[in-house]
Amino acid sequence: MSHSYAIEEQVAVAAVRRACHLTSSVFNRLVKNETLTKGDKSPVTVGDYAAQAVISSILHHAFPGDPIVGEEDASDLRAEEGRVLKDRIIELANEALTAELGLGDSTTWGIGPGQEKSAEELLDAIDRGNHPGGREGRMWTIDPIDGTKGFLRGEQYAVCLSLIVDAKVQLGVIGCPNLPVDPSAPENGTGCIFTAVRGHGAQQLTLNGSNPTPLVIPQTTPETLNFLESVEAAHSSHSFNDRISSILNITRPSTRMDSQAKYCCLARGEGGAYLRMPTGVGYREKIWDHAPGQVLVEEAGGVVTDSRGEPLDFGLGRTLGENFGVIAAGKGAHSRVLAAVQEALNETKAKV
Ligand SMILES: Nc1ncnc2c1ncn2[C@@H]1O[C@H](COP(=O)(O)OS(=O)(=O)O)[C@@H](OP(=O)(O)O)[C@H]1O
Ligand SMILES: [Mg+2]
Ligand SMILES: [Mg+2]
Ligand SMILES: [Mg+2]
Repeated sequence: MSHSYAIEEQVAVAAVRRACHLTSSVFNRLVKNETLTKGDKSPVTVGDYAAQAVISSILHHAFPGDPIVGEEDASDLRAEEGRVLKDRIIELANEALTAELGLGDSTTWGIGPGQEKSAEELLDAIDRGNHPGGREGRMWTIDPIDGTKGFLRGEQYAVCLSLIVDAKVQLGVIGCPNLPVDPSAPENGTGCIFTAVRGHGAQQLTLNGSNPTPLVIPQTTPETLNFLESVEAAHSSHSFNDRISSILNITRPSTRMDSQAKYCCLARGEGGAYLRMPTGVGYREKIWDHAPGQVLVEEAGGVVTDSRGEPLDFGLGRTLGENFGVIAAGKGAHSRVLAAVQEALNETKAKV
């Protein structure tokens, strides 16, 4: 790790590891009243809040001046009705911050087992994720549980962290506790961390931070390519993906998977293309849902654009602005998918 973000990468991997430890251990103990429905009708669990508290606390210790754009905020927990939930979140966050995780633990940078924190300190840590984003300076993005619906189903979800500098993603770290380490031998166990630093490649580690394996997206043909797509039809258009599959003579059915685990699978050669077209409800994509995935796929040799072929703009604030969808794929596949997407969009326009 001899690049200029070596310390950031070490801290980010350690923070994601601690958060993954928390989310996988809370899953089996989750009870009914530990999930809330947010204003936009999406779920949030004690795991999401506690994982954001853990990551934000570790970042604050190592880089106190860095702003954070985090998905969750603590306002529902500060209200009297949120007290039971809050107590549980504080307990979980402190468990994760003080746990002995072995390999990779270190007393430097505050990433090793630390001291317990007060409720106020942890709520403040969650709320430090309120930065509005923007075009200038350093900022971190945290999605403490991406794919909360997948997490609740016991399927794929991801703990996602990125460092953006002057609107460019420089570092991405994604933890996937339920993803098989070796896709060709899923029975050999799950739990991976993916990490990428701009200009320095992408790699997969085990959940304990060992066995770094470089990632390079292989070439694909219509027979070996298929789409990775969201599970929820409301999050991206399944029918549009089917149309593109038929234009490109793709014969393998799409793989549905929650979270940025889709970007991780793409980066290690599973699938071949991630296509996420808007469903037309005016939803704006959030930067924390794409920033680490973008640098990971680009560093594995792939390309990430919107449906116009433009790069995603991480300098617009907490969202990516007007939603033109996302196309991520290896280099050759990306140009074929982009051409097919534009053909399909033109057909639709011609019909109106
Ligand atoms: N309407 C709409 N359109 C597009 N995207 C939306 C929408 N609503 C929510 N979200 C965001 O989708 C994130 C999960 O995306 P996924 O690809 O994992 O979806 S799915 O779980 O596979 O269905 C999910 O991330 P998490 O909240 O972290 O789970 C949301 O940020
Ligand atoms: Mg959410
Ligand atoms: Mg998300
Ligand atoms: Mg989330």
